[in-house]
Amino acid sequence: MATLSNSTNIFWQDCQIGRPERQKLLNQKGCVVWITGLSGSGKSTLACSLSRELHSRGKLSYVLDGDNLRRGLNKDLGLKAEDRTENIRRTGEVAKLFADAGLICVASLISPYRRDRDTCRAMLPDANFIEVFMNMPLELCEARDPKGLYKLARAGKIKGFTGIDDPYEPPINCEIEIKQENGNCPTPTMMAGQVVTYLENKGFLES
Ligand SMILES: Nc1ncnc2c1ncn2[C@@H]1O[C@H](COP(=O)(O)OS(=O)(=O)O)[C@@H](OP(=O)(O)O)[C@H]1O
Ligand SMILES: Nc1ncnc2c1ncn2[C@@H]1O[C@H](COP(=O)(O)OP(=O)(O)O)[C@@H](O)[C@H]1O
Repeated sequence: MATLSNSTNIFWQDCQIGRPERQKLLNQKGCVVWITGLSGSGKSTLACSLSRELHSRGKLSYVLDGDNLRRGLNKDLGLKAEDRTENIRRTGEVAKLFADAGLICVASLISPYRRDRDTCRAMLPDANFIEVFMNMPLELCEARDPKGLYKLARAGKIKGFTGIDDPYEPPINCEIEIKQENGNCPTPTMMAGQVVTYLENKGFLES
């Protein structure tokens, strides 16, 4: 792996057009909506539904989906703990750039370790990192199993699968929790609505 933080004699380069100007142009405030949860908990579904809802309101967002990033930027990384940490760090840095561009960046990754998520939070002013916890029971995720991965993990054909033989550390102080009500999962539109209401109340949908 490349050596990190190895640069010397490097100076920050500022431009006249900065984040405030971009935010004004877009009439919104840049931020990161970080969706974390088990495989099959609905992260990608929420990310897409949220992006669609924001688009319909004339707000610019961009989705960074773990699965998709692993085909390009993060294709050199696997699923062992140190690779997940690097996966999340890189994604956090990219999300930070998108937020600086003035976009509502929606990152959707399992991001199972609390410390890695907190590292991303620390990259941004605190209010600009909005952690969304998909608090869905393992049994539900496993019953969904859209990719058949839980089945393979239970059969011992995938080792270190989150929730089975690799840990998932739930957030302690997340901004938004999506959970079942009376045993029912909210619809994708309802889940997106919960996040949009938060963004609206915190002033992110105006400049
Ligand atoms: N061992 C193991 N554990 C968990 N998940 C696994 C594993 N192997 C492959 N997959 C598939 O990879 C997707 C996880 O990618 P992420 O980048 O979100 O993972 S992480 O944040 O780095 O932990 C994850 O995507 P989602 O199902 O969308 O969550 C899985 O489809
Ligand atoms: N709110 C929901 N209601 C019903 N089904 C859902 C909901 N959210 C996700 N699903 C379904 O659950 C499965 C896993 O969702 P997905 O978004 O791919 O999860 P993740 O990205 O966390 O792995 C998919 O088949 C999806 O259609």
